[in-house]
Amino acid sequence: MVFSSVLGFPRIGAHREVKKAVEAYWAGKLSAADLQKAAADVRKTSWTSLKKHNVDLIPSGDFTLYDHVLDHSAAFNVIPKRYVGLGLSDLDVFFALGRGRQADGVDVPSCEMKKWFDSNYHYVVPELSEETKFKLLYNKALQEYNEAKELGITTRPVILGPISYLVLGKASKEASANFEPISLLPKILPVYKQLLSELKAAGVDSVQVDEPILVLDKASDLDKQYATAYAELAPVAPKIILTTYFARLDSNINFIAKLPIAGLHIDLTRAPEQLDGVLTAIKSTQINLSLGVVSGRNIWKSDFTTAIKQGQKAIAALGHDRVIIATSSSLLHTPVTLANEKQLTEQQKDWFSFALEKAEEVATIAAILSDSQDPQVAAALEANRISIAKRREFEHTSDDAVRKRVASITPDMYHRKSEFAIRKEVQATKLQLPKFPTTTIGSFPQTKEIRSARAKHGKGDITDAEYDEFLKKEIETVVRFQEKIGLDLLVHGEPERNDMVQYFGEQLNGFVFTQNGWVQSYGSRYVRPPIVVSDVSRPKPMTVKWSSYAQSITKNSMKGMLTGPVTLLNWSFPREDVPRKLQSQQLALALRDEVIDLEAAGIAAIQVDEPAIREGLPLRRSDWNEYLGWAVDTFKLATAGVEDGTQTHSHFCYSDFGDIFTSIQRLDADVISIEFSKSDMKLLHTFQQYGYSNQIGPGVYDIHSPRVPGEQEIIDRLKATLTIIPAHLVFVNPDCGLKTRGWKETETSLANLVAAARWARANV
Ligand code: MET
Ligand SMILES: [Zn+2]
Repeated sequence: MVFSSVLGFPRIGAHREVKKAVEAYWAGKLSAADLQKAAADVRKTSWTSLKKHNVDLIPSGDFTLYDHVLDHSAAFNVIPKRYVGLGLSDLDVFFALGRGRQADGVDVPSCEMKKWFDSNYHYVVPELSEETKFKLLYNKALQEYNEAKELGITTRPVILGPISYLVLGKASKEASANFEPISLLPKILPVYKQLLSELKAAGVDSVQVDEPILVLDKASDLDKQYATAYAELAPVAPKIILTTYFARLDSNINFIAKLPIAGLHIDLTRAPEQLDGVLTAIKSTQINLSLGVVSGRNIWKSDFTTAIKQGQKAIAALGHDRVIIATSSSLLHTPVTLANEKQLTEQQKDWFSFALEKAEEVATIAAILSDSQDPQVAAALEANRISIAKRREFEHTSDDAVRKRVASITPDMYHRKSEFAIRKEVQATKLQLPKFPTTTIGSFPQTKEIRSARAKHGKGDITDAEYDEFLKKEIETVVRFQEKIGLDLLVHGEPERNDMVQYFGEQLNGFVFTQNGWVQSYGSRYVRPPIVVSDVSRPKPMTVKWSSYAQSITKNSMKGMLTGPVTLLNWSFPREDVPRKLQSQQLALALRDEVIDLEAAGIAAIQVDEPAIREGLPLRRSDWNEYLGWAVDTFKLATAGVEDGTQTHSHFCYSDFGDIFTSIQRLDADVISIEFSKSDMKLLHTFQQYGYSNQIGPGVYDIHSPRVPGEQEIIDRLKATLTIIPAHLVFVNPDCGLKTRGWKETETSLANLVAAARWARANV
């Protein structure tokens, strides 16, 4: 019998219940007990619906109120000193780690967040040092396992494995210079042993231990650590199912196959080619194989034929009882259910599968492979065949004009007319910015009023003209505010944008939108990624009206604001029938027209945000060049069409720049702004070492928290920056847009930022 399994489920609730509860708790409007109750309700709904869909192995312990890596840190006592002794409850310490806290005399910034592999999910980075004293403060996996059990549902607990946990962490400030987090393995293993043996004692049959770093190149040096760790854990643990996802194991399978594990999970949607090698490697072992055949990362209905073929191949090698059919990864990267989509056409609905539908898919595929005689299963197989055939037919229709335009891109379209040094002079005359120009990243607070006006406009409660008037007023407020506090290069504030990707997707041909397709990005921030379904083009200008209005009411230079092609693609659900490169080129051509239109409308600075460029990097280094090649090229294609006097900006946040320095230089933006407030000076040293030559604004404070940075704090940051980056290249700006912030903190923070820049002008 082939079992079905889901590796993890969205933890936000079908109607964003968790966001609502968490934010109400933060606002003091919901008690801790009621927050936990809301969370338990969401878990209950997830478990019961997975069970209803006949999933055999249902996950527990994967739920979180903020981030699952943070859950491990909090439970393992990995709590940096600055959060200890503040008189906060455990729950408030947990949230303080995730989002900082500034209230009642407590003032702590949040911990660093990083992208979870190549996804748009962010995890809170564990801070580790020789001083770290691991201790199991509570056993979350066990608690949730018991909670499900009381509901009559047997689950498989999910935990993040010890080696991935350590490798995803970073050395804290207290750590000595050559400290490596992995050196803590002997110290963390007792905690894992305790956790796992408690699960075993509670009657847990198998436990899902996620070791996603096994798909990274660096895991190949960790074979000994894996051998030691799992040899210690296996004897005291329930059956261990070691889970890997997002890429291929390559040669790491050689040491994995020798581990004392009961099962191994591999991702066959991202790396179908690894199946043969893995089968050969584990054939003569006892290891069961969990096949990730249903994508946890995209929303297209699975093609059962492919999945069945893969399943049959595995069964032929291992036998029915050693094969599990699973989602490729946790489904946290997909929306909860298609059932709440009322605006998609029937044709569109038939193309997609969200988390719940995917759960049904794994159950059906497993049933087919178990030779089920159930007529419903046969009907589901036939229905899938028909749906897939229809989608293939649709995919064959292409927009010839768009395809032709891509085919006729010429090399000169990738290059600015002159080199940076020349452009810098022309722009200095044109923009007249002072030394240490101050600017922001684009968005200003998305207030309740803005959101409610947008909602009203969406429902037709206010007319287009009324909404336009409202937005103009907002823009005016933001412009006047910036003038008042003395910012130099202004922005219009992006009040018209629901989201930096959705806004563009809605105006481009080729995208489809959901009503409830929310996916967690970090903490209580969820996004609703658009879906690319066909060739992309721009029917008409998208932002020119707003930017030129903003420019018309001020003497300062206005910076136009666009989302770059790579980010539009990486933060959407892409097509799977054509390469990402082609989709990115189509987006770039659409944006190129927009950039040129903005320039023609008198906008002298244009920022094309690419915060997601790093996260699209393939996980295996051997695949990097191909991606970086087209990613950089398409950014240039979007931006290089302007005259020398137009200053192009780009913005990156959450980037591990280490990997992409040369590519950042190759983008040849006149100015880049980077997330830097939470990383250390090493980052800037590296920019310098790589000889970064264009202008740069290292974010001087962290906007992801409501905390207000003091003027002196910003001056210190600037001073440190100036020991590394030449003064004439430095811009002063926050580290990202202000849309998630309130006006109060924005006002004080930006005033401090301007004061710091003035200090620098006078003293440097
Ligand atoms: C995640 S990057 C955000 C950039 C965008 N221009 C903003 O200010 O919101
Ligand atoms: Zn940003």
